[in-house]
Amino acid sequence: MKRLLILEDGTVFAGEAFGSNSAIIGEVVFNTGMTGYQEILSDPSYCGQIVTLTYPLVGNYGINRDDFESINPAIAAFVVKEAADFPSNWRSEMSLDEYLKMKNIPGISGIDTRKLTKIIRHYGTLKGAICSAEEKVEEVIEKLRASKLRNDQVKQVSTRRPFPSPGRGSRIVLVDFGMKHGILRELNDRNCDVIVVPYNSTAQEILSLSPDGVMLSNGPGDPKDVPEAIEMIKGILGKVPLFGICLGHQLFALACGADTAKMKFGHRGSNHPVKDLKTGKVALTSQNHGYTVEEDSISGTDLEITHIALNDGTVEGLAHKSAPAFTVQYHPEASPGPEDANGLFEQFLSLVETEKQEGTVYAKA
Ligand SMILES: NC(=O)CC[C@H](N)C(=O)O
Repeated sequence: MKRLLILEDGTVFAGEAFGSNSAIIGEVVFNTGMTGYQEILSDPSYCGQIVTLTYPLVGNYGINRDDFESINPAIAAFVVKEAADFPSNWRSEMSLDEYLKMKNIPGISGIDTRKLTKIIRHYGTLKGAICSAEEKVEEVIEKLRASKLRNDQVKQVSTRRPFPSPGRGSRIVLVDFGMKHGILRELNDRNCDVIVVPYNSTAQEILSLSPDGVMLSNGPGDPKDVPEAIEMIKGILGKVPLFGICLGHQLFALACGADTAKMKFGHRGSNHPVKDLKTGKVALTSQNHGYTVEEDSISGTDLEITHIALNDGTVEGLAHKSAPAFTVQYHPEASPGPEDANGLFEQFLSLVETEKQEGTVYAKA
């Protein structure tokens, strides 16, 4: 069956339908990772986005039990050059097509995804529509141009209620803005006593759980669409050690008086080089973001830039000058992607230990 991907600039790509039959509108973004499609399609930070992969063959190792980053993917659609019909891997339980049908996510294959990526790189991120080949193209373009994308993605993907993931180690409250399972996995591996809480938890609610540390998760959309989280961070800053990842990093920056902006086409892939400004070391990192903390907005705040992206010089890491708090724009949980930055979890937990021993946390609470 034929299916179309139509961009708001008027470009029409015709391809083959796979996955579910639903017609959708979303923001079209590209990811350059060569593997990791299962983690990508289940990463809640892609909520509402039509994701295309520049790597041409997708689905060849199938879908397995272990590599999900959420239970229910929030991605709007998947666009690939070739979707493998017959996956081959000992872990594979179903094909990409079967999985997308099960989760009601449309896919389109047979697209020149590198051409599509060049268009996005040239114009910046665009809105797009996935529809049946029977639709009238002009009408779809008109509807697409007039459409307004949702801005409540964090609310859509965050947990409704707090839940525990018990351990005997440090008590970490993980604020779920659209948390990837990888973050919880890393904390569980280190025996943390984790409590996952909704995105709109107040500072008081979080502090009442007596955390040794608070993690601010990744998540979809524009950080400025989550003002309640910015207020919450202001209320816990300095009272408990903080570690933020991606959206958590952006929200932390906003809470400290810095600013964020939308990037032309963002960073999405698993080989983004990031430089640690203190050590000079470069790590290859997994990334998925369309917004960035503006470098010019840092002066005048109590923040310092700790990491930068080597591809474009944008801010990739921040630390607070006096409070025990640091954040990164990339993904140290590395799912998918290189594990170079995994040590940041140790850095956070040793900060938690130091603060616990010095008693500063509760002294300030
Ligand atoms: N992965 C993330 O947390 C992404 C953060 C934010 N939604 C952005 O696109 O920049």
